[in-house]
Amino acid sequence: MKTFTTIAELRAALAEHRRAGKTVGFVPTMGYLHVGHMELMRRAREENDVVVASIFVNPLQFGANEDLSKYPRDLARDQAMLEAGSVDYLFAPGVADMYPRPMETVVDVPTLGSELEGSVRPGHFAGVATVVTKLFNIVGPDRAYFGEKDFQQLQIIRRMVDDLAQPVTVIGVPTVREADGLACSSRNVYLTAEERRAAAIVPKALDEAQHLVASGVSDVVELEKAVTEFLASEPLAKPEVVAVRDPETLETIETIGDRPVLLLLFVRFGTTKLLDNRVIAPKSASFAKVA
Ligand SMILES: Nc1ncnc2c1ncn2[C@@H]1O[C@H](COP(=O)(O)OP(=O)(O)OP(=O)(O)O)[C@@H](O)[C@H]1O
Ligand SMILES: CC(C)(CO)[C@@H](O)C(=O)[O-]
Ligand code: BAL
Repeated sequence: MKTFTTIAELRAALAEHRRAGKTVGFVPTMGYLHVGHMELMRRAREENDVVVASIFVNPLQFGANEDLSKYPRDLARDQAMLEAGSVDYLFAPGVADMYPRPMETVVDVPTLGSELEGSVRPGHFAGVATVVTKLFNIVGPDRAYFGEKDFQQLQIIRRMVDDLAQPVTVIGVPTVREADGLACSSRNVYLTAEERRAAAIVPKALDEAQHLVASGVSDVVELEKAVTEFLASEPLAKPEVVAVRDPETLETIETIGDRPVLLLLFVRFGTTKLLDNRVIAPKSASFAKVA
């Protein structure tokens, strides 16, 4: 695997492949890789001739009081993992490579981006849409891979690509989980041992919601309240967003009918915020509750 830090070097390397008619798969990340990221790499490897990963902790998507400076970083470890995952190129620019001067241009998807996680992280999704557009322009991928764990991000990127006719196919990859069901996330390392044990309540709350829907709960306010109470049964869990929405538009809904619904959770443990979600198909009667 070759690592490049400048846009020009990466473009030069990829131009040769493009001339030879090779397809390029791209996996953007903020690094501190885990098995969830490696599943995205595996899919990209399976479906493309050339695989490019990026590691860039993007300042544009962090609020003033967020964890930009303490975001976990370990480039050598990440490089070894990517090498083992047969990734061809790593693009790991510094902030000055990506933003040699303050960005004047912003890509915003304001309605989808102000909902849910956007309501507690104002400006976050404009920072994501802007950097992803710039990364797409640098890499020129045929396919780009994003995790369903960041469901709102995935839908915003899908909408952005569609609205702007960006020439890339966006592929969503199912969430990879730890043994107790907690979604793998770089930020899990912030959790204390006690918080880490408590965090297992998050996937259990998704199971609980699915169980409630299967047993006939169709009122969204009732379901959101029940899930919030379920989460609050764990004293260390502070639910910030518990929302049932339309999976595509993220619009609010009142009643669960025949169509699948998205349940999105944003739960704080101490200073660490964890995201999770599930698309619940109301008619899936065969669901067995996980103890
Ligand atoms: N558990 C997971 N399963 C599948 N994809 C994942 C998982 N965790 C992250 N991803 C995806 O990897 C890509 C890069 O994400 P990122 O580097 O922010 O990792 P992260 O673990 O989500 O970090 P953070 O803890 O900061 O949210 C995103 O598309 C994200 O959705
Ligand atoms: C897509 C992304 C790499 C943009 O910085 C980031 O938001 C992430 O890691 O999910
Ligand atoms: N995983 C999404 C990137 C972020 O939280 O900033």
